[in-house]
Amino acid sequence: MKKILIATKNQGKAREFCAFFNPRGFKVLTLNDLEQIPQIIENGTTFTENAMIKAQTLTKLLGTVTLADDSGLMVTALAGRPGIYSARYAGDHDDAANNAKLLRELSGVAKNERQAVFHTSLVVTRPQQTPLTVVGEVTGEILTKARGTDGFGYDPLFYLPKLGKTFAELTSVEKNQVSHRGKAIQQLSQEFDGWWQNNKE
Ligand SMILES: O=P(O)(O)OP(=O)(O)OP(=O)(O)OC[C@H]1O[C@@H](n2cnc3c(O)ncnc32)[C@H](O)[C@@H]1O
Ligand SMILES: [Mg+2]
Repeated sequence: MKKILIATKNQGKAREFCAFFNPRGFKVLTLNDLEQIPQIIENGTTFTENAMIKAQTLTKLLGTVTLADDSGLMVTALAGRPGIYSARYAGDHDDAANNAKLLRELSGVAKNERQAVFHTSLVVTRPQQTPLTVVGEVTGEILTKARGTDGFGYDPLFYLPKLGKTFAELTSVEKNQVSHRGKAIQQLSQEFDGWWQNNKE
């Protein structure tokens, strides 16, 4: 069976990729399935650079087909922060602490100035092949209080005015239809099969 390693420890992300790769006959593995997880220094300056570093490091080290996702939230009133530092915004990789810090930093900011963009860069690598890169973005607003219990990360604070809901109030299917990652995956679905067949091995 074909296998793809999703270069993540984040189960929320991994779930969103299974729906894409399982129907294509891929077994999906994540970093949680490896006995030893290599340390990868994500020292790029953009989401795409960081995703490229993660995917290429693992393909070189393990010879696996690998997909890396680097995502984050860019808040206009915070000059684009937390951006590429979204996972460690509050110091540790802790969703509750990150959300609390976001609310603190935006306290007193008016509703019409709470715009934010969620970004995802995906890079897929395979030995001896040019990497495939796709991106996706969605614009929304940061609420003043969390709403909803589904999803992960910043989902309870990220509100979509056109749906009247936060990402955490959507089912995973609904979220995939409108989210940054969902849009990147739609782009991937246009490019992946051709890229896969083009392998020179
Ligand atoms: O192992 P990796 O893949 O690096 O997982 P991560 O959780 O560290 O992920 P990122 O480096 O891409 O950091 C993104 C941050 O943004 C959050 N995030 C990413 N996608 C999200 C989504 O769809 N909804 C809510 N929060 C999201 C996530 O929880 C992190 O805090
Ligand atoms: Mg990370």
